[in-house]
Amino acid sequence: MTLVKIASRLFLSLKSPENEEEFVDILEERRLRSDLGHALRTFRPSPYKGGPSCSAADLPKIVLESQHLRYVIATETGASPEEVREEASAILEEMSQNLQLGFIRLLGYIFTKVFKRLFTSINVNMEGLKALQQAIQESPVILLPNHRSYVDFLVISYIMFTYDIPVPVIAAGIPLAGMKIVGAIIRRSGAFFIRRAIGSDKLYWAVMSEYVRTIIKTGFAPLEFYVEGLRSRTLKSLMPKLGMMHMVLEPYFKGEVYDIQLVPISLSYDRVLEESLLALELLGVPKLKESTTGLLKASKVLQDDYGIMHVNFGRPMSVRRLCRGKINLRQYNLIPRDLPQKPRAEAQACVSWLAHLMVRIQEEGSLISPWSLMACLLLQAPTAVLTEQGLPWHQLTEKTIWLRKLALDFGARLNWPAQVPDPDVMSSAVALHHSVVRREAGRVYLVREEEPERKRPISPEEDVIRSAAAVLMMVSYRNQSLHLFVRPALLATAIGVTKTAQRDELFAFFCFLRDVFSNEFIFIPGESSQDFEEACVLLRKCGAVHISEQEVTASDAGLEALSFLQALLQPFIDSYQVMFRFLCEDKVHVFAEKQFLPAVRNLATKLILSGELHTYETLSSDTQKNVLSALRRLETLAKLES
Ligand SMILES: CCCCCCCCCCCCCCCC(=O)SCCNC(=O)CCNC(=O)[C@H](O)C(C)(C)COP(=O)(O)OP(=O)(O)OC[C@H]1O[C@@H](n2cnc3c(N)ncnc32)[C@H](O)[C@@H]1OP(=O)(O)O
Ligand SMILES: O=C(CO)COP(=O)(O)O
Repeated sequence: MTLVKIASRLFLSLKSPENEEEFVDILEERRLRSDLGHALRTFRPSPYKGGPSCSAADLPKIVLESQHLRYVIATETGASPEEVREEASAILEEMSQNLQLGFIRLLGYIFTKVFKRLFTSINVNMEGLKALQQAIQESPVILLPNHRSYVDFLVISYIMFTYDIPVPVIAAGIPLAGMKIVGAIIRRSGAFFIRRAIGSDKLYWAVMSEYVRTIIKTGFAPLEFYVEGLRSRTLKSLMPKLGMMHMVLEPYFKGEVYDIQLVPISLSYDRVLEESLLALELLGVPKLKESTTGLLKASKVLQDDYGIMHVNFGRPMSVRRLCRGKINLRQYNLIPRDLPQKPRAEAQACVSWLAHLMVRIQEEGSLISPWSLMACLLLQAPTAVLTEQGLPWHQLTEKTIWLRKLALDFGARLNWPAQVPDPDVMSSAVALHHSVVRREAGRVYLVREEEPERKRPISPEEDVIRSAAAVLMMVSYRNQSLHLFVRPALLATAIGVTKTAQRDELFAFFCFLRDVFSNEFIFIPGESSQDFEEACVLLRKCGAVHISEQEVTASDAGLEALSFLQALLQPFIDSYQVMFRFLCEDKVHVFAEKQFLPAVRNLATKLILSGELHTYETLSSDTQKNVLSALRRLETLAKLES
């Protein structure tokens, strides 16, 4: 793609405040009218083909009688067909949803109360919602939200119910089914339960894919699933999982439906309910098992304020159009539709491309808060904010205003209220995040959790982990805007490290970094040139570089932007280097992942205590796992079967 094309693509996607889509606060009306009236409202959605051709109870029967499952049952070895059929039937019983409007109304009533308590507003883009309403009448629709909180799926169903749109069925991890009473309620609210790792269980793949296929073919309801596979503990997008994505596309690949519409949804939180739990999990504290008692205990979160939430419904995207030229559908005619097939390489590549594209669109649709920009800057002064020194408030606010301009130059969708004076916007961001920072005597400090009374003094190692918990919470808010800066940051780093202006040399180094960090940030496979061009255009737009046919030269006026961007990537570079050093120095040849994580954590703690390492992100299990995945992808490490 040429520079001109990239520039016009970016220009088109940059939205000025005037043509920014209108968001409507769906809680406003709820604060004025009766909650019960909302729950009992007439619900008249316009579904696909005028209504589903079967009930929730029919679905498992249709699946069990399908040619596909009959074939799998007949050919499964090691047990009699009756036994296999019984097993398939048990899987379906465990999996099936039983969507009922009465339960949606019940939850609608409860969540109106909960949401009004938690959030100042829940802002939804009405144009996106209208487009969804239309798409649902025309094709099977797949909803693809990003996953940051347990609130995600509640709020989406709530919006659909409020706006008379058919309520979705949702793929949920099986542990949720085990919650007393709650499991049964969410099953009746549209959740169908899937195992988190299926591996090579052929019968399970067959039952699950046939169940999903039947929902799509019969137009039972829109189908929602979380392509990232779990809540991102870092608030950064996760590499998409491909199993479910392949299943939902298969009816189109096999010609069973004319088209399917994919709807990426971006949920952006000012403040995430689970913020401290997620940070602790990253430091190795085990996740609390999903349970009803746990849920009740967590009700203390209701006492706090979580600011504004934005839900951006992306425009429905036709799979038919997206896949044109990407996959040869004739191949599917050569094999009977009902024979089970492991996805072929071409299909896998197409599914992977689409899944990455959806995550990128989720990123582009998300709104960046002033607090996220402030977190980027606070983390670039870790020593000041972690010690009594603190960061001067005026320095933070001046730099944040500068960063807002850079973010807007890069096309950010900012959630920065125009009608409120800038200092007030930043002050209220700090007040909202009282669990992370405190402003005192004109300076800003990181808040470390109060230590419970203890008999012995805290050890230096424990103190590092305490600081790390606070830093990782702040890191997650910085991460909400990383997708905006990452491409120019890779180029800024390439310029800083190589000290060359030669475009081809910079491109080679850019690709190297992009490759190493492909598990850390979302890059669409095969689009490294587009990413490089985008980085060039953005750096030129903010005046950081001059660009000619052969050269990319840093400009004096752009040093501030280049050094900010380089500093943004530095914690990742430092963390990866510590782990590479661990693997090389210790001559570790074979190790278990379970040993690797604590061993790296120990090394990083020592380095932090000795002053050699300044980034607490090295302690995060997410970064550690990403390094292992990257090294496996680059074939530097291999996973041995245990
Ligand atoms: C008004 C108010 C209303 C309120 C109303 C409330 C509503 C209340 C609802 C609650 C709702 C909760 C919602 C929670 C939200 C979550 O719980 S999110 C967590 C659950 N969801 C997901 O995980 C979805 C995304 N995950 C996936 O797509 C994963 O791929 C799967 C399907 C789980 C499988 O994972 P996996 O076993 O790790 O498999 P994966 O790595 O994809 O592939 C493994 C192998 O199988 C192969 N394979 C792939 N496809 C196939 C195939 N079809 N056949 C055979 N082999 C295959 C792969 O090629 C791969 O082979 P290798 O490459 O290893 O050789
Ligand atoms: O995704 C889930 C339900 O939202 C549960 O899984 P995690 O707790 O791993 O995010």
